[in-house]
Amino acid sequence: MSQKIRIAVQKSGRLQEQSVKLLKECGISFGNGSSKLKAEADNFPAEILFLRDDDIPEYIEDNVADIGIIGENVFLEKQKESELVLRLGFAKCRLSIAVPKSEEYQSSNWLNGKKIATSYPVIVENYLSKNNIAAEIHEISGSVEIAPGIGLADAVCDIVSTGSTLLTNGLKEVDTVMKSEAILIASKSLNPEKSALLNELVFRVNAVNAAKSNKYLLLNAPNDSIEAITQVLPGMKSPTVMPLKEKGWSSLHSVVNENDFWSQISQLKELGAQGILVIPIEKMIV
Ligand SMILES: Nc1ncnc2c1ncn2[C@@H]1O[C@H](COP(=O)(O)OP(=O)(O)OP(=O)(O)O)[C@@H](O)[C@H]1O
Ligand SMILES: O=P(O)(O)OC[C@H]1O[C@H](OP(=O)(O)OP(=O)(O)O)[C@H](O)[C@@H]1O
Ligand SMILES: [Mg+2]
Repeated sequence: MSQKIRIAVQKSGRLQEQSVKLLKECGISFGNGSSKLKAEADNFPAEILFLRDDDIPEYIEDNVADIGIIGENVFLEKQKESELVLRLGFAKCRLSIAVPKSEEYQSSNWLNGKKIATSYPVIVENYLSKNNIAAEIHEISGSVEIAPGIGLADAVCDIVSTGSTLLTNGLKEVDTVMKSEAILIASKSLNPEKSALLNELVFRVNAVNAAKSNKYLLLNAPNDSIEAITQVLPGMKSPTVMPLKEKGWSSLHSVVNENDFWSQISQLKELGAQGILVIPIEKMIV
């Protein structure tokens, strides 16, 4: 019987929706794990396991799951046998030190002799030893930002995204310990069949993510601008140029990166481009 790759995703929480969405965009179809903790994919040799994110590194080390999607922060904290295969670009956040707003914090030396509440003791320990700071770590599993306000700790190290949780708890962010995003991790001991399935999945994720960061662009341009426009829009190889019915004009098709998009559009307009259409790409294989 051919093997199935076991993919662990978070059962509920910040990573759940986008992890499931990504797998589905990769053409893997399965039922969501609202009550069931395991789902079989209909059209890919895979089983999806819905787990607590903190447990996923251990399940992979123990070969209960083959691959999984977790935050880079959890990957670093757990120090389990597994490898980082791919950064996925969602659940972007940072792990930061925060102290009460009223404190005069000048440098990390402020933390000397203080008590830091966190759910990430291993990462904080590394941060303290790197900065030569002797501080006490108080591990708590949630609602970390409340700790200084109730006299449990002097500072916290927790996840920050918009900063609104810190603000509402009277804290200010003073140092970034690490940046994090969702990552795909895998067991270091996959057999050849499962390795091939992982490679196929990585190929699909890359196609999905490349498509998200690029747009398909169509425009009309006078023929004497085509050379200059090609310099602005190199495309995947070079732009497609097709004659319009109107003499002296062509239609150009190309792919542009989301990051370069707005600056390229203004250059294209200066070069005489008209009727510019920008269309999302569903999958992109480079
Ligand atoms: N505010 C945020 N913005 C962006 N990413 C976040 C945010 N909060 C958490 N994350 C990322 O999502 C991951 C999961 O966060 P979540 O709060 O769902 O975890 P949890 O409470 O530990 O869930 P579980 O019940 O599965 O253990 C975090 O480890 C982090 O990588
Ligand atoms: O900077 P912000 O945008 O405010 O985000 C940071 C908060 O988000 C996460 O908690 P979450 O909202 O997932 O709730 P939780 O405490 O139940 O994990 C994290 O633990 C922080 O508390
Ligand atoms: Mg958790």
